[in-house]
Amino acid sequence: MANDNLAPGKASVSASGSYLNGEPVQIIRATTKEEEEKTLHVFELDEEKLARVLLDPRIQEKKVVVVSVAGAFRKGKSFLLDFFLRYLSAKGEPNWLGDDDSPLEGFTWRGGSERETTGILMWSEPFICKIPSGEEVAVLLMDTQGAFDSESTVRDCATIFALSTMLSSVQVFNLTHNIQEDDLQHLQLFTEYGRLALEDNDNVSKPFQCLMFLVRDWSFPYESPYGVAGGRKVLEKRLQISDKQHQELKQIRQHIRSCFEEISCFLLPHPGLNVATNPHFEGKLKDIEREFKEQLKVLIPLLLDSDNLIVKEINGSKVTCRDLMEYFKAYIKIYQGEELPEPKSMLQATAEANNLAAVTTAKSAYSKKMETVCGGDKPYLHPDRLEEDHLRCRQSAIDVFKSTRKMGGREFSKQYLEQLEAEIDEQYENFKKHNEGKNIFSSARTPAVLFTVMTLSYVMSGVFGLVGIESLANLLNLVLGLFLILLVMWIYVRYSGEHTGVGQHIDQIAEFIWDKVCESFYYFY
Ligand SMILES: Nc1nc2c(ncn2[C@@H]2O[C@H](COP(=O)(O)OP(=O)(O)OP(=O)(O)O)[C@@H](O)[C@H]2O)c(=O)[nH]1
Ligand SMILES: [Mg+2]
Repeated sequence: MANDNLAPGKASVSASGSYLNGEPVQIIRATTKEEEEKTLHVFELDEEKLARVLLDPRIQEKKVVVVSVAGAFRKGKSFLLDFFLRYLSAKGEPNWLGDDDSPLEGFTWRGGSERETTGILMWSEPFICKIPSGEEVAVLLMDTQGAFDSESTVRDCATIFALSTMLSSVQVFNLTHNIQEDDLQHLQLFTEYGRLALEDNDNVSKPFQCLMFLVRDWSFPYESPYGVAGGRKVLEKRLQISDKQHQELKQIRQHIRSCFEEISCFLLPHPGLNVATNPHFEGKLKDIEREFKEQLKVLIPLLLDSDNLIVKEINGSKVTCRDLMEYFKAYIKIYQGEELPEPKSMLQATAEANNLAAVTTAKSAYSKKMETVCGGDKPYLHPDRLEEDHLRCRQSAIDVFKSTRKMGGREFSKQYLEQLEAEIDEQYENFKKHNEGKNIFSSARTPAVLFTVMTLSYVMSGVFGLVGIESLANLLNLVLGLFLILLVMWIYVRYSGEHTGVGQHIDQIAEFIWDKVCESFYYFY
């Protein structure tokens, strides 16, 4: 471990001999929750700690500049931020980098292969700087949990990257060796996750401010020199869009360009083997390569010199520290909620897409086959025969699904097979109803029942009239009239297609009578 953590509220002696005020404060904590035998990762905002920084009376009304460093774990993010702290603490002193023998302090950094920083940290002491307009602004530094460690899910990495991008005015995307295609793919995924959370997602204005690709350990200065000029050359090549390019590559580049108002790149040399491999390295300047220190002297003023500071803007308006507090609260809530879709690993997303496509193909094979058996132009089929055909088509659709090549393995595709079976059974229910509708007798059942009741009422009323039981004869005449009205109404509904609810009620009455008659026949015979 290179540096001791600063005790809360204490100040340590900085490299330049001045005091490094403040300490790193964890404003977003990574926690785990057990829910229904599942372990959920949740990020929580420590409102109290954040309020202590942002609602400090010295800065709460001041516009804010937020510089964040994000990227893969164990790549020197916290280490670099400690040099940012030295620069800001020196307040314009030319020898800000400090003396050769002082250990590097501030955000906790260390050697080794296991992750160090978790959640999001902010330096407790804001730095007040005067920008060229004469206005004083508060500069805040943010250190983030490294992505792609073995304890974080894709969602965790995306959440940290998205949150820090949404809440910073300059996001430093910390990479090693080069800008690779997988770096761009991750950037696309993470920024899309951020864009999704922003309410004002009109896709016209760019949602984020400045992005700097910071390439550490750049080993090809003979191709592109260290610094911003070399960075520009590399960036132009990597983000180039051409007509001949594959659509997938084009889309990634278009997406990244559409997300940030400004994109730059800086190439940093390797800091030397002491920094990278010596377990006793404490961050002393004398152990760091000269070239690296020279480039730090270029990089850091480029980001933090008062002439180059970029004030945080959200939806086109400049944000004060007090406003930023509200944005923190609002954004963390979105990522804690359920409304955002879950970002997935590439394999999982591809496997899901493969399986869903296979479900669609198999389902359409089933309905095509069933159409040839009982489609719109086919006659009524006996229900037993229909079921036989359904089982045959169902099996062949399942065979289609099983024989389609899919990523993710058999166990993964099991749930999609179940989904397919459920959807086929649902379609079968529709085919059954459709087939039933073709049964002439069933569609003629209502008028037949109504007509039969009317005929019986007519005959019986005549009989009762003849034998002199006038009251019963009149009652049956009433029934006759009532059913005549029902029949006329039913015909009107069928003909006009209006008042279908009334039609359904009449069908139900007829069905009820029919069932009762059938039941009594069954009972007697
Ligand atoms: N190769 C190389 N190593 C570096 C560089 N800068 C710092 N390191 C070393 O990288 C190791 C990790 O540094 P940290 O600053 O803790 O890295 P981090 O990215 O914050 O790591 P997490 O907090 O785990 O995400 C330390 O041993 C540093 O000495 C660099 O530019 N190149
Ligand atoms: Mg760190």
